[in-house]
Amino acid sequence: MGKGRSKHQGLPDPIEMYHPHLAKKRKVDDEDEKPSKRKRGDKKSKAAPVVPEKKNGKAVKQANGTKSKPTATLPTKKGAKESAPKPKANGKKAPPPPSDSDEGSDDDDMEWEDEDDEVPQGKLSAADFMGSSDDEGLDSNDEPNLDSDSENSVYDSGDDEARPIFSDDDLSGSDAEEQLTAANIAGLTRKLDLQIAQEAEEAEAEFQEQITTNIGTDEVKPFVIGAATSEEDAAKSLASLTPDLALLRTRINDVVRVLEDFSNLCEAGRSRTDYTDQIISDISAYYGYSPYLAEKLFHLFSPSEALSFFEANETPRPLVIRTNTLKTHRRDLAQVLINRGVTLEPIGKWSKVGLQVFESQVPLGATPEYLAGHYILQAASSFLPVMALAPQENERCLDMAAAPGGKTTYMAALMKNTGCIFANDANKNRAKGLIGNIHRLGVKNTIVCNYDAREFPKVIGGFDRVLLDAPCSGTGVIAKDASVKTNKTDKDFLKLPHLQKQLLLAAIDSVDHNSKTGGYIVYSTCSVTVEENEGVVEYALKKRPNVKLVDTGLTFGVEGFVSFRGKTFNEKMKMTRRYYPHKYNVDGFYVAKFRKVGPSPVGTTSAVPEDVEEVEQEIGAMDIDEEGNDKEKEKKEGPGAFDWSEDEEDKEMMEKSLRRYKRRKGIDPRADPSKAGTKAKKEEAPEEDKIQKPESKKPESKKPESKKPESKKLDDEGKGKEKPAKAKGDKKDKPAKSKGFVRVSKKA
Ligand SMILES: C[S@@+](CC[C@H](N)C(=O)[O-])C[C@H]1O[C@@H](n2cnc3c(N)ncnc32)[C@H](O)[C@@H]1O
Repeated sequence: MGKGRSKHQGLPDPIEMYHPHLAKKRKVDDEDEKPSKRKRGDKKSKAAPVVPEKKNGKAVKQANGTKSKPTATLPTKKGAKESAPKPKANGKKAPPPPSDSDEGSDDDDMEWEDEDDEVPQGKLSAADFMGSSDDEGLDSNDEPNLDSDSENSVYDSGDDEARPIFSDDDLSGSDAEEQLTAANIAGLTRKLDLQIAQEAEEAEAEFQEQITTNIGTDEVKPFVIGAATSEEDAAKSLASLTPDLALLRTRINDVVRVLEDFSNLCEAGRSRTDYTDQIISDISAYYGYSPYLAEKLFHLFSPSEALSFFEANETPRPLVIRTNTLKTHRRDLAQVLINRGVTLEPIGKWSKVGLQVFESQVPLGATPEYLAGHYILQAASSFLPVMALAPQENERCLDMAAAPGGKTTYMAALMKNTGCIFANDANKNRAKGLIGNIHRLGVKNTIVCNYDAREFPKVIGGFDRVLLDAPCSGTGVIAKDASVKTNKTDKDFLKLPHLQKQLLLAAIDSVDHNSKTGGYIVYSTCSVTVEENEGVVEYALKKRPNVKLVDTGLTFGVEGFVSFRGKTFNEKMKMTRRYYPHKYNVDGFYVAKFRKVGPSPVGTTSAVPEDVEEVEQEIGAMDIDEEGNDKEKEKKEGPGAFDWSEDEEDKEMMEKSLRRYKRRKGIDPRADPSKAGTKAKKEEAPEEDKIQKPESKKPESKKPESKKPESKKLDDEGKGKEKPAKAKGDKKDKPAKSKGFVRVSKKA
């Protein structure tokens, strides 16, 4: 979507593409805060602002950022210097990004349409200012690996047919809107002149740089593999410890060229693997990734696209706020914020509630409007899962992993505070933040609970829609949390998918397939790895043939993988959507939408009843050697086999976990499985058989008689008058833990 950004920025910038002058202006600001090249573990990488405020009312930094580049040319490896093409002066230029799609946006004009035309409750009043101040900073943006929030409900996912999410209705053309736009333009034009001059200078510098290198001259074969380096030289180079960033960058560019035109450009006797190993090692050194993660991420893309991806992770994504339509309209909010010195724009036609902030004279996390809950700071990609879920008014929905509540509160806004949302999070502290946001944003249809979500639907089931925004490795939000570059290991990519699979099964089992309006499950992560996305979805499709993938309704996004490194997935996987920072200038994200078409297998009242920690212990106990290879798997598939948690492996882990769980509960694990912990056995029965059983036998919870808010069924202590812990149809089931619900708001 969107047009390409200026080549100096190196990345497409779809969100602000609607007004090229704004994008250009932003570039000028970027120059002011251009960071030096980040290296592995560099704290600078954490600089992405959550609330980009400065103290004492100083200007807020721009949300979108800076292009990092090597800061120093250090002593180079002698041999490598000889073998590599003449290095660029500072190696700062990224390769041109792949052109981005125009999906989902028309760039003509700003769209100031609000999500709905109803007058929201509550204009700003004294009471509005009483929002909990500890809400600030609880938005997902400040949570490493975690994202927040949501999007609007123009899309009705009541049927599988994809409808446009984004309305075509456009500008009203009112004077007020024109003034609004004019106010922004005035604020931006000043810097445009500066930028033009600066760009001219940069163009000249770039030209000079080009003519001193052979980059772009296809006739010259890059000589990039360090064979010419003698062992002695190599030792000397190692001793110097500090890599020559310019050299690395040059070699990365050269290897990309070779890999993309291998037959013409490869050196004699060098294999593709030699080049691939070289570039992964260089990327790891240059951008500061562990070699393990650099390799994992590199293989998701073509070489040049991979480079764009790594480069995009060096710059923060745009700062976006979501209008809380429970309290205000986007147009009104924009006007108020502009009056306060905020320069902003609608994020595009694909959302009627998002505003991209370019700069601000006030701290956005402490304005009266913020405190009154008129908006929430929320990454644009976090809108997407809620858009895909498209919760309807009066439905009963579950947000399984909800803290700090960006998506929950968006769901509530789409549902216009009707129906009921169960917002669950296993982490009590984070659940407090969730409650804070719910209060601040005036959400009144939500019940907060604190369970391990794998206990659903044993806690309660029969939902019209379930959102599982799963805990994940955060490989999509590296720009926000650079620690991901080095702190994720092979074990993380075993245990996280394992947890995600369990959670997804629980999500599916918690949905009422007979829902008149819904029957949908949305699975999302802020990770781009295949194990955490397509791998998890594939597992769920196999384990639960009573669900099918459906169109997300999202009009942009890259199709999910139907095959990856020798593994083939369900062909419907292309209906799932991937989002990348280099392509859409949003956090990396993944969204899959399922429709439940039949009851879940008998006995599936919880996916696996053990604690997260136990899963980690289980996985820790797996037969993994020091290099992280699963020895059993290697025996079967040979060394280096792609690492998939296959069904057998999962089953074994689940059974082990179940045995531990039973022991902990004082149940003999060898006792009659029909009395306790029947799941492991039942999982072994053919799924088809199980779903054919008459519905009377299945333990799916009954749908509530009417779609009354569930809160009515809870007493003031949050205990269910009608036990919320009842599993579908299983009257013996009790809440697995005494954590219970927290009633955070009474129905108005
Ligand atoms: C990606 S974050 C959720 C962000 C949230 N959806 C939002 O938009 O603000 C993942 C959440 O999952 C929670 N979590 C991790 N394991 C869980 C489990 N087993 N059950 C429920 N929640 C869990 C974490 O505490 C974390 O808050």
